[in-house]
Amino acid sequence: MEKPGIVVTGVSGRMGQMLARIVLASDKARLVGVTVRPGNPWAGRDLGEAMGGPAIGLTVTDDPVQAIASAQAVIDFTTPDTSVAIAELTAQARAVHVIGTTGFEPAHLAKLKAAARHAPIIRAGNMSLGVNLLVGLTRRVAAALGEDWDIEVVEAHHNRKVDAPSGTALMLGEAAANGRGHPLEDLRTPAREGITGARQQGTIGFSAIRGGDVVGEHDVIFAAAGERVVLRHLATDRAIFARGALQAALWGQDKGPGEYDMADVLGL
Ligand SMILES: NC(=O)C1=CN([C@@H]2O[C@H](COP(=O)(O)OP(=O)(O)OC[C@H]3O[C@@H](n4cnc5c(N)ncnc54)[C@H](OP(=O)(O)O)[C@@H]3O)[C@@H](O)[C@H]2O)C=CC1
Ligand SMILES: O=C(O)C1=N[C@H](C(=O)O)C[C@H](O)C1
Repeated sequence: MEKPGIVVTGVSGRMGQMLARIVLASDKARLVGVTVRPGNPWAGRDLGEAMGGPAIGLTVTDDPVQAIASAQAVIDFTTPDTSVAIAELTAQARAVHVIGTTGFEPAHLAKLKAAARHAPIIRAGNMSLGVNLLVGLTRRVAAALGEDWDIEVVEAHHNRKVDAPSGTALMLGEAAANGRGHPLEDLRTPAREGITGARQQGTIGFSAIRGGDVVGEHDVIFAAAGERVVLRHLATDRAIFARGALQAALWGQDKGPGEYDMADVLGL
């Protein structure tokens, strides 16, 4: 069977470049297209040269329609608006859409749900094995500990990150809330500033640190009188996200339309 052809969107970005390298190095997939935002200086250039190496014979395009038409999967770590637009194209092409983008609003998510009626969408705020294992652990610990254990999610990222809390923090918060038998919206407390009053028991708080080149760090803190349990994931290399995304693209090849996540891909 021919190796699936993969398109990477937003290839000039931090994750776009990492994804291109991981797909090019894979013996299970072919990199058949790479896109950038219209107006990006990489458009029309050879990908290898744009990334600072020798030419590889693949031209960067700002035309996602043409790139996606012949692809079996699209790996997309861009922006919420871009991912929604790409989902309409993958739905038409019946291609697997792997979405790592974070920062979606409910209106975006409704559009992704509609697109998933036509082709598989695999979306996760974090595609690493470690974080997806931590999600399960968080659910179990939250279920085991009573409401006298306060739950706080603390995350740190590089100074270019545009959304907060991170997608990963929201996955972990959702898992903690689910462990306590609630959706996250029921328990999430707004960001604190000023005279907030004392902490309301049973709520889940989020704190975000932004600085330097931190790839991604997440703590789920369970704090009670006299003791704390801290579950931690430290990412030091973006390759962990790119490898997970490629695994998802390959896993999705024989799946029908619908919405999936990394727990489905990893069998967790
Ligand atoms: N799920 C996961 O495991 C992970 C998720 N992420 C998420 O992935 C996203 C990207 O992160 P990161 O790579 O650090 O961000 P970057 O800003 O480095 O990359 C985003 C890229 O998307 C491009 N882009 C914007 N609009 C379009 C468009 N219309 N068509 C094509 N490309 C477009 C940008 O181009 P330009 O610069 O020209 O605007 C940029 O190159 C974020 O939401 C982040 O949170 C990150 C790591 C892991
Ligand atoms: O923007 C990033 O860099 C990252 N984003 C994801 C998130 O929002 O959780 C995943 C990872 O932490 C890196």
